[in-house]
Amino acid sequence: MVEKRNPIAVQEAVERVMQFAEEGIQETVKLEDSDGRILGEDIVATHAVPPFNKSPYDGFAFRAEDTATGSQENPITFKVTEHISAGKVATQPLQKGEAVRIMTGAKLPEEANCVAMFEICQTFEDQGQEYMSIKRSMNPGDNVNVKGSETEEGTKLVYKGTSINPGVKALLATFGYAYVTVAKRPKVGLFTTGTELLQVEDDLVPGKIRNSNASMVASQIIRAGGEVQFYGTLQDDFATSFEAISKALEEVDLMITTGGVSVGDYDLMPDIYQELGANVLFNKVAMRPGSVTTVASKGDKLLFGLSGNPSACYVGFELFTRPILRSLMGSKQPYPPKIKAYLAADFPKANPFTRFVRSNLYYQDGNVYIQPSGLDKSSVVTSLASANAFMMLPGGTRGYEKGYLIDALLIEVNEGQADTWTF
Ligand SMILES: Nc1nc2c(c(=O)[nH]1)N[C@H]1C(S)=C(S)[C@@H](COP(=O)(O)OP(=O)(O)OC[C@H]3O[C@@H](n4cnc5c(N)ncnc54)[C@H](O)[C@@H]3O)O[C@H]1N2
Ligand code: MOO
Ligand SMILES: [Mg+2]
Repeated sequence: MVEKRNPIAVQEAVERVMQFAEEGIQETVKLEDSDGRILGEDIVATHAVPPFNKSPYDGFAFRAEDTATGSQENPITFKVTEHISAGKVATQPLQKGEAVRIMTGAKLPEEANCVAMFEICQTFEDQGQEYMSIKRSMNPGDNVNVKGSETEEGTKLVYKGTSINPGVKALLATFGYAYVTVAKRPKVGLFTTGTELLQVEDDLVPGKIRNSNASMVASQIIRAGGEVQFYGTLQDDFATSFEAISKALEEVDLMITTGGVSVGDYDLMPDIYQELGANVLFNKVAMRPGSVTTVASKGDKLLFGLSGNPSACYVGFELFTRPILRSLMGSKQPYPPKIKAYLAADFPKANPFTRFVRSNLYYQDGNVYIQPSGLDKSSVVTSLASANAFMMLPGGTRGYEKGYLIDALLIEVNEGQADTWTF
């Protein structure tokens, strides 16, 4: 008699896994290697920005008071004492009636408090001396990027748990963070199982297929930010599989296996968990595909028994493995975001269980549409290439018509949502 498994709800399964979420281990990486990593420290402004009063234009800097009587009829003339390009500073104090020729980004002389753009100034030379005149008055502060006007020293600008994007990198560079504290990438062990599996370079022979899960799951791990440790393919043999998995488990933060979790004669994962003394969190989820997805814990480590069927394997990873991986990586928003999209084609299939349809989500005329990216079957591999989302169709529904607004889960983005999904 085949064992009877008790299906649990998807949300409950996700929550059981996420009870193992913990603060990831920190490490320091070079700024240039920090893309996509998650900050393990708050980023604080180590100085004011701008750090000095700065010219926003190419023009002349002087004391605004000197132009108090300036007008069309009464141009004010300044003696131009020096040229200041960006990166240079004034070499002498600015006296009344004097101006400096200044370029965008250069530091104003201490005594100057305004900048006039070249476009409103006339220049001339007299006996080898350079002069500038202006036919208007200026106010103190005109055209000055004042020290600290963007941010003051000590301001917290980005918080721990934020993903490092180009803008965050610009800030890190601005404030001298040549090295950044980030959460370590979890090391994810991966075994594929099945005597039927050939390697990618092998020719097909009767009864066998090439291993696609190894490449697919490795890529999913990388997309989520983890580090892949691929241990190869296990034949459907208990002793060698047990030995290999128990040894490898000691070297990784999480373990993934694909295949062998159902009730077949050569589905060995249930026995392997038992022999390991692992605690099975669940071995049946009320969903399609991936209903046989099994997760077990051994100490503080999780073992993900993903289905062998490619689509079920793919979905199992995104729903159960990815959020905990993101959370170990330091993310405070580890769940793929759920949004609403218009169904672009009828989906007549009834949904006795919550269904996650591999789908293509696209934008048209300012709206978001979604449609299946291929055959909706657990064993299908061809629907995954153009899948960038899952339709989430609740259990107990009878199918949907085109134009219906449905829930969709985005799987190509890493900045997710803070809370698990509700259905
Ligand atoms: N009597 C029952 N049979 C099955 C049940 C059930 O409840 N009762 N569940 C079905 C469901 S649902 C699924 S999903 C599959 C799950 O199978 P396993 O996780 O045990 O996986 P395998 O048996 O090892 O393989 C299934 C299928 O996937 C192919 N496969 C496996 N590994 C790979 C790989 N690395 N790359 C590509 N394809 C792979 C394998 O050849 C099989 O075709 O069980 C149903 N059966
Ligand atoms: O676990 Mo199976 O994928 O439901 O088809
Ligand atoms: Mg099987």
